[in-house]
Amino acid sequence: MGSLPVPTTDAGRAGLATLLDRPDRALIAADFDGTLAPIVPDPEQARPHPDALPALAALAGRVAVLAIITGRPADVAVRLGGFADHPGLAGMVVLGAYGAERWEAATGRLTAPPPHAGVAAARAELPGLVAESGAFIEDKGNALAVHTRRAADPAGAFAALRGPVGELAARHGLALEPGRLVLEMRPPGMDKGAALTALARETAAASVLYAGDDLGDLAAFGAVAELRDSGVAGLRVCSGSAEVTELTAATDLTVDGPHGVAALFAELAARLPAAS
Ligand SMILES: O=P(O)(O)OC[C@H]1O[C@H](O[C@H]2O[C@H](CO)[C@@H](O)[C@H](O)[C@H]2O)[C@H](O)[C@@H](O)[C@@H]1O
Repeated sequence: MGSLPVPTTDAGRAGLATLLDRPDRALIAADFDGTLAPIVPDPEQARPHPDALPALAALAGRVAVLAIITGRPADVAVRLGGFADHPGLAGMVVLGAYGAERWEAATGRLTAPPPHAGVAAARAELPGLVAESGAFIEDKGNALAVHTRRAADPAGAFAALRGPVGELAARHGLALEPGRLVLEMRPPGMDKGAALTALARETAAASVLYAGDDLGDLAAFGAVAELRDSGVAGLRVCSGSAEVTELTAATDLTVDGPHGVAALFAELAARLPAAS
């Protein structure tokens, strides 16, 4: 067994203590890209860190609920993550599209809302808007993501496109979700915070750990803080990177990217008894 990192806040240390004391009432949730899977230039090539699935599987038998909450469509996260094929993850829940979609390993059942008409309208206009910017479009079905990571000047292209993409989103009743060199247009009305809170309530969690790396995870970190106010212990873990520096103040513990998240999960599992 290695060492378990110590959260920097009192509330985070209390959250960790409750998780270790009552794992049978613990909910552990993680974002996918940048948290379980290292960031890569092509979103289709993203895969969990080699240590991530073994660590998740070790936790799965030891805590009450294990969930992924991601901006990806749930079926895409399941495919890229290899979650359906892993025998140790039979109880996992994947909340996709920022919580609007749900997949459960136990049944293989996927639920998703009907398509938002604004996405089809934005889809028709978007190629003209991003032409010559070096950005590429990831069509997620019920959401559209404009990626600038592969542009000659990624940060410059992101800054130049932020206004026009935001205007297009607003015109079609969509929410703009900025992330790591990505501008996403998606149906409004759901975020990772609402998704995490609903799952915590549904499962009567006594503690919630959430790990994330990007601006879209701020809502989940906010939800953990609110849950703490209502008596549910919480630990907010930042999957740290040089690319996103805004999360430190909103979290209790920073680890070194997906490798650090997997190591943390493995250390937690090593301290918890296997469920009988
Ligand atoms: O909620 P998440 O699971 O973190 O998903 C958020 C977005 O992640 C993906 O984009 C990010 O990862 C890509 C692959 O590493 C990277 O190329 C890109 O620059 C990142 O922003 C995904 O492609 C998006 O659809 C998600 O919304």
